[in-house]
Amino acid sequence: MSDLTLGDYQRYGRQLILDGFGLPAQQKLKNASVVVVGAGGLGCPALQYLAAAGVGRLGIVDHDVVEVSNLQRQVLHNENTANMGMPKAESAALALRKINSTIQLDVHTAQLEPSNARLLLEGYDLILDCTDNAPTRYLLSDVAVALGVPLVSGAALGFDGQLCVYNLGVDGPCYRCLFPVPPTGGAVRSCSEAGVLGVVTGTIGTLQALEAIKILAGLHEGRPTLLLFSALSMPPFRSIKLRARSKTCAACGQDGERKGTIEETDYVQWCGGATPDFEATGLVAGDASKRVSAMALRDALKQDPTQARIIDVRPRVEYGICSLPGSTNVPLNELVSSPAQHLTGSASTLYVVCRLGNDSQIAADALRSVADQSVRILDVIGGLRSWSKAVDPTFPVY
Ligand SMILES: Nc1ncnc2c1ncn2[C@@H]1O[C@H](COP(=O)(O)OP(=O)(O)OP(=O)(O)O)[C@@H](O)[C@H]1O
Repeated sequence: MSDLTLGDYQRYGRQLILDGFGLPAQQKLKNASVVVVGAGGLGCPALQYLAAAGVGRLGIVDHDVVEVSNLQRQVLHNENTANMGMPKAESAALALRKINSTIQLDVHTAQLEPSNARLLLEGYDLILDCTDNAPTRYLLSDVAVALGVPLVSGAALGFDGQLCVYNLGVDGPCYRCLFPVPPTGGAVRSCSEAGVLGVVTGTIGTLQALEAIKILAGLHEGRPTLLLFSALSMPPFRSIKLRARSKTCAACGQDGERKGTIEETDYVQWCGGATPDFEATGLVAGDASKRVSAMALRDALKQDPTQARIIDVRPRVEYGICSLPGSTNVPLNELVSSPAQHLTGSASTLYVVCRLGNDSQIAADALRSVADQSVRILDVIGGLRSWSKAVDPTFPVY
């Protein structure tokens, strides 16, 4: 017996008449619950379609607030919520209520951590991983295994994306079956470092919603597959058939050896620690003799610009967006492959900058390894982001 209202028939009519979907699938969606972790580039389109399709209960988990730089791809947020610095979970809920006021929304402005993960995620039929970092991916996978629910996982960076449903059915692999150990530090870049096209996150997030709807409506074929998307290729999709659950997987394998409970696991440390986020405080992290604040660079340039040479190690495309006057662009990979070649000039101090202050440390170390005592090599803490905050507010932030 259907509990669809007259309004539901009208609202969902275009999918109700689909052969193979019909009333039974709509009824399943209405009774279903999905929790979406991350209301960013992937989460926004996913939530939008899940709400529009009539999934009865949607949980939204995100600890972050909306910023203007999110609007290029995080399509549920808007200029008002960005200017207010509204929590993303609330901003997303605000938009979703306008799309579909008949569904239940659970808003959680919280960071998913080992201590709260079970509490936040249990009771839902399915989890969507719309986050952007390895510790949360492993945590989500472990919790999905523990709760016995499918995990629809998406990822997007640059022009590329990935989609996979983990823990599906009785023997679907989990994230750890595919990636038993996390990638090492330098191999992982975020959207804020590497950039991303909004349509790419839109495509993957939409596909996450599609997979979720198929699973909930009983239309999923159940074959574990990793889908790879490359926006600059035609056709842009490739798929890889995955093996069933690994027997030796530490999380889901029958012979696997789990070390400690989820609550006891330090996922951040296991994934190589958090990326330092140096701000424009002038505080020196690490070896003070090797690093300077943006303000110190400004003072040095004022004092004697002939004694300060600036090497900017950002990619050429970023250098083309904005740069410090008098700086030279040597992208990090070029500099690291032949550092001696870039130790030219008569300045006594060489300042190395990048966007956020991470790549410049690698570049400065490479230069020091081949330099003699006549030149001091310093990297600028917080990079050009700090320059913009602490020295020149008219310098573009991107
Ligand atoms: N452990 C977590 N708990 C809750 N939300 C998380 C967690 N990890 C990541 N997220 C959220 O996942 C979303 C990822 O989306 P996305 O990368 O598009 O956004 P962003 O972090 O704002 O982007 P940018 O890198 O440009 O600042 C973010 O909103 C982030 O706050």
